Amino acid sequence: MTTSSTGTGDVDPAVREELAALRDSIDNIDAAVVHMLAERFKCTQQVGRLKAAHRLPPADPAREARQITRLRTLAENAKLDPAFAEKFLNFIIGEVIRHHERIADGTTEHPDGTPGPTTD
Ligand SMILES: C=C(O[C@@H]1C=C(C(=O)O)C=C[C@H]1O)C(=O)O
Repeated sequence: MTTSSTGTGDVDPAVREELAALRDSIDNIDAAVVHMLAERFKCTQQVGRLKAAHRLPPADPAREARQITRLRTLAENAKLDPAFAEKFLNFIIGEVIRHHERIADGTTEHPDGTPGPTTD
């Protein structure tokens, strides 16, 4: 059998330790990302309810354009690919708009994706 790229059984213990330490940090960062996204979605759900109550459209392309410009600059300064940052933001915004459309038409999903109005 060739050396597997998925296991670390036959790797130098020092390398294995370094890999484990890096993966601990990756796990912490992923947890932070999940918590930050959860907070962001809490805010955007409130925005969705506010928009629906005042008959405002789910999407605001002018606001999105400003956010993309801002995020691309932040990404460049942080040495993150701005095209990736833009794609990531658009992915999130797409999901938010979908939520807003569902809030507006009264078919809000539960957080687990099952259909039906939520009580919160
Ligand atoms: C959250 C809003 O609704 C939409 C979602 C956005 C977002 O996720 O940042 C931005 C603009 C809107 O298209 C908003 O209008 O602020």
